[in-house]
Amino acid sequence: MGKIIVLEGLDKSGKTTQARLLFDYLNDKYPGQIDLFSFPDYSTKIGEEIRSFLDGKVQYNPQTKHMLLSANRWEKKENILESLKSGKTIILNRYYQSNLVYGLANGLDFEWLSTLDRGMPKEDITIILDVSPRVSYLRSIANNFILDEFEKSREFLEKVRFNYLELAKVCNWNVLHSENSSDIIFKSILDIIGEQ
Ligand SMILES: Nc1ncnc2c1ncn2[C@@H]1O[C@H](COP(=O)(O)OP(=O)(O)OP(=O)(O)O)[C@@H](O)[C@H]1O
Ligand SMILES: Cc1cn([C@H]2C[C@H](O)[C@@H](COP(=O)(O)O)O2)c(=O)[nH]c1=O
Repeated sequence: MGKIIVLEGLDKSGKTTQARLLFDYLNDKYPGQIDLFSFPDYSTKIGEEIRSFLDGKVQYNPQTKHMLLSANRWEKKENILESLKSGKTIILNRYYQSNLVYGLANGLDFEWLSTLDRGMPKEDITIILDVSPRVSYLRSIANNFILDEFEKSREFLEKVRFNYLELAKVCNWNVLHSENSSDIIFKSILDIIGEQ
């Protein structure tokens, strides 16, 4: 394989669930040939800072927030390149696409946001797991999740969803209706990546 597959979508759209299912499926089929990265990566210093502002513990302006979110990818660039060099397929649970759609919803400029990730490895396939903000919210409360700064406002999530759907039209992103069961969504993902 040797591809970069990006799973994107609103908070609680099922990215982590599907990334895990996909990792297990592909790793069974191609043992040791698959890597999974999730962004934000909260394990680094920059990741800890991101966690702090998402939890409302520190305040930054939108530019600083989105630069930190991008820097958190840059610090993983060598790891991603290493995987690619060894011919592995990489699954990314969020990537620069999140910064575009959330950044736009935070009032930032598209070109400015795009520049932040210019030079990072390019993806082969992007799949947007599309759910409504209502479903995102219902899944959060059903699981007693604490809503972070970007999840608190339904109006904000409406903007983010709009941005995903609009950019999908011009950026060749696949949009998958993702309010079905996990099994159905997973089968559609396998179809999109040609692994059925
Ligand atoms: N298809 C589905 N139907 C119903 N519930 C789901 C589905 N997929 C995932 N969930 C549930 O929704 C919650 C969020 O799922 P998950 O962590 O996979 O989403 P996410 O997009 O990675 O979220 P976040 O962006 O907040 O990290 C979990 O409790 C999960 O079990
Ligand atoms: C990678 C990335 C993320 N975001 C936003 C999207 C979410 O609201 C949070 C991360 O929360 P999660 O529950 O860990 O998915 O951050 C962003 O705006 N820009 C990015 O690059």
